[in-house]
Amino acid sequence: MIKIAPSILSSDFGRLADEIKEVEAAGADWIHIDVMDGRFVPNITIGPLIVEAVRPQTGLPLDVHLMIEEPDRYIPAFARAGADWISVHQEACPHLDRTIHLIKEHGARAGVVLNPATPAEVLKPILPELDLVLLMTVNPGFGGQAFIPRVLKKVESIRRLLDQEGLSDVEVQVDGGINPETAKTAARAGASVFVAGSAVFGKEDREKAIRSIRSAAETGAARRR
Ligand SMILES: O=C(CO)[C@H](O)[C@H](O)COP(=O)(O)O
Ligand SMILES: [Fe+2]
Repeated sequence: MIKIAPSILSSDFGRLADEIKEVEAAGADWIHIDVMDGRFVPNITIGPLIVEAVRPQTGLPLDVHLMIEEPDRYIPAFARAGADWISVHQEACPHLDRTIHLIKEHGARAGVVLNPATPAEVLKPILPELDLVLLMTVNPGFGGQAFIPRVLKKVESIRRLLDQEGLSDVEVQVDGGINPETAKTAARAGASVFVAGSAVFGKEDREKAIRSIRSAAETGAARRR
């Protein structure tokens, strides 16, 4: 099943609650929240206080993408704030197995993120523990960047590894530069969750924006071999 997760990074933070309600009414499946610390990535965004403030504004799952060093220090706070999904970068986790268990112990579903230059194979030993794999299709840190087509091969590899291990229910998420065109190619490669910041919040008609991404992704998924 295709899921569309608008990223609030591209929303108007002065009207955050209204922006979230608008994309919920427009058909979003999840709300994607980009947490940046100015160390792992060169930008600073959101902390647990904002997640806590967002929680009562929507019934949709909150999908928290941690682009931070030492995520173990903050996972409990994000889970308490209401995160349903918490994803950490493999590149920031020397003890990834421990970090994944920490997320689950705090009642959230666990995801691991790979930067564009990190190979799929690093996740092989931990795949059975995961609920989601997020493949960055831009270098993390900013919205509005161009999709890196080279990552499509990695989407295919991860989907193949999951299918081989009987883990077809694990979500494969793509994030960065997603629009109807790139969503179609990513779905064809095996992606199931599509994060879109500027392609949703940058448009006047959010319902049309979400519908276009979803229908393109469905077309791509139908062509999967
Ligand atoms: O994780 C991210 C950036 O690091 C964002 O989720 C992503 O960039 C969304 O923005 P856009 O769809 O405009 O590329
Ligand atoms: Fe993100």
